[in-house]
Amino acid sequence: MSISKNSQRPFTVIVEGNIGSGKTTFLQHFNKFDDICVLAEPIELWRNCNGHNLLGLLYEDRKKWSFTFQSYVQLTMLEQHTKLTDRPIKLMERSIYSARYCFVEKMKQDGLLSHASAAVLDKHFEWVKEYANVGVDLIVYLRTSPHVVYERMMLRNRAEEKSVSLEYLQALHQIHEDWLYHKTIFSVAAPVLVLNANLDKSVIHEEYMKCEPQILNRTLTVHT
Ligand SMILES: Nc1ncnc2c1ncn2[C@@H]1O[C@H](COP(=O)(O)OP(=O)(O)OP(=O)(O)O)[C@@H](O)[C@H]1O
Ligand SMILES: Nc1nc(=O)c2ncn([C@H]3C[C@H](O)[C@@H](CO)O3)c2[nH]1
Repeated sequence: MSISKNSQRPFTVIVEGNIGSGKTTFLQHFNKFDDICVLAEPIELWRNCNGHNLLGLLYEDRKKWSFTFQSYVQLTMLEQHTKLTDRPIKLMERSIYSARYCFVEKMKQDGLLSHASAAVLDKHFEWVKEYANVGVDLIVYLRTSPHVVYERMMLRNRAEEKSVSLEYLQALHQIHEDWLYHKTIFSVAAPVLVLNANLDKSVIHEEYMKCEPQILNRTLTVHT
């Protein structure tokens, strides 16, 4: 399987958003379309890397496990970006870009990565961006408020996330906003479609349907 940049790739859409913003729910909405290869975040790989729950280790001791966890996230996301499909459209939950621009950025802000570790992650990310087939055609940003996603995360009650604080979600929200809404940090790999993902489950599918033309017709016109 070739991961090189010049090999063909499907129309690639990444869905980005804070923890609990509804990305999995968004993917489920699009699962019914035969033209779309839907790739959920490889969280089960992070929970079991040769028997090690790296996600659990990370939230238990961020200082100790940030580099290890991010190294594996970068590999698993590279796998997802380059995974072959005969379907014309690929819809991915998160990406190698949010791993670097949101999560690694937050770790650097919090001093959880040594400069040496951050430098190694950056070298790896820059190589992948330059030489691997990780192009993106459309970004869907599920825009939420930190209080809303905090509520949902607590309700969803994922074992590893018990220690995740509202402050962490607020900081992660701001980084997503600066990257995808204000576009004041980092490059944006493709046009961004912003959805109001605060809407409740009972009406959110109407909001998701707004993306169907852009995704199904593989058009890039983004009406802001
Ligand atoms: N629009 C919504 N209104 C109310 N609850 C929602 C909505 N969307 C998702 N939820 C609930 O919030 C929780 C998180 O949703 P989901 O798993 O889709 O988010 P996510 O972005 O994939 O989360 P993570 O990044 O942690 O994987 C789930 O329990 C889900 O049922
Ligand atoms: N540190 C860190 N880096 C990442 O690249 C990353 N991507 C996702 N996550 C965390 C968020 C949710 O708890 C859980 C599911 O999204 O995994 C990450 N955490």
